[in-house]
Amino acid sequence: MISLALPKGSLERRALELFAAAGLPVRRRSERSYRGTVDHTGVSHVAFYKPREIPLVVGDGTFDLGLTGADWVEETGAEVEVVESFDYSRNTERPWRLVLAVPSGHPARSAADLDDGVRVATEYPNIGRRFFREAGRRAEVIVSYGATEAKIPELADAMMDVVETGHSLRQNDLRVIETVRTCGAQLVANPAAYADPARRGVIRNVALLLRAAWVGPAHVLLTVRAPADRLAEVVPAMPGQSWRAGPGLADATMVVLQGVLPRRDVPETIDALLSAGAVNVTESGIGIFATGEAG
Ligand SMILES: Nc1ncnc2c1ncn2[C@@H]1O[C@H](COP(=O)(O)OP(=O)(O)OP(=O)(O)O)[C@@H](O)[C@H]1O
Ligand SMILES: O=P(O)(O)OC[C@H]1O[C@H](OP(=O)(O)OP(=O)(O)O)[C@H](O)[C@@H]1O
Repeated sequence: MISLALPKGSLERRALELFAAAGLPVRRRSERSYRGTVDHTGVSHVAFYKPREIPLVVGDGTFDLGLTGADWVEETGAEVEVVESFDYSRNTERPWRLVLAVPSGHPARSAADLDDGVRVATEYPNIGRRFFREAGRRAEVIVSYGATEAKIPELADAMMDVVETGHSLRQNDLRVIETVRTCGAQLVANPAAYADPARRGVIRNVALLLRAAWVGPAHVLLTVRAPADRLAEVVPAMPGQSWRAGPGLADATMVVLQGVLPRRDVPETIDALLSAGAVNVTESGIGIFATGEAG
């Protein structure tokens, strides 16, 4: 049996939707109840924690498995195994970004243009300090506990914060000068639990169900017919996860390729494939897309 920590707050609704879509509905007395169960014989109990705390309580073994944000996995430096990643945010089907932003009227175009000693407000002091060290700039990192945009101009000259739709930046007259990280939700496991065959089995099983629920609706399979003598142009336009399905049936000068890609990338990928010389492209839905260790 494994214990599970789920995110309260920004990532909560999407986490519950994902578990429900995977056939693992989370049951609890009410939205204010932070304890629950999930319909899986291998999961003993569920608790709701803030995403920033989840890597820590999974890393120290309080919980075997947790769902949190990639930003907090990095910021806490917790020792966890990342089992799966899901690129959705609070409101959208896309990853979110951790960005460095300055007031709209500020002349800086990148971190290199900021003065030494620039005051940067952030909820992510470790990522912030690392970023400026690697950028070769000296910055004073001011720890923020939320509403980070408000810290400018009194407490800070710039900020490093989460951006999803960009609405908060626009409402506070701020402008992005660097994307520091692109982040998604991550399913993380305690290393000892992941090394234990019984608990690893349950963790892999939960991960596979979640992945199927996530990949199915959000991804598609493209089947592409292209002349063999245009392959050099067509192959670079194929999605990252692609393979050669075989030669054409009626016409051996044709090659059939297949690839899996996010549904949102379909229009531009089809345009690129047809421009590169593909004869036709078929889109179809997929269920599970599991990748083994060799893949
Ligand atoms: N649009 C968004 N706004 C804020 N956080 C987001 C958004 N999309 C994804 N996230 C992620 O959700 C998680 C929020 O974690 P946190 O521990 O700060 O709890 P929270 O109470 O949900 O956050 P907050 O209330 O400060 O937005 C982080 O991993 C964050 O990067
Ligand atoms: O790009 P957007 O879609 O506007 O989303 C990003 C904003 O949402 C979050 O704030 P939240 O409302 O969680 O409050 P907080 O600033 O107190 O964390 C985050 O800190 C940004 O301010």
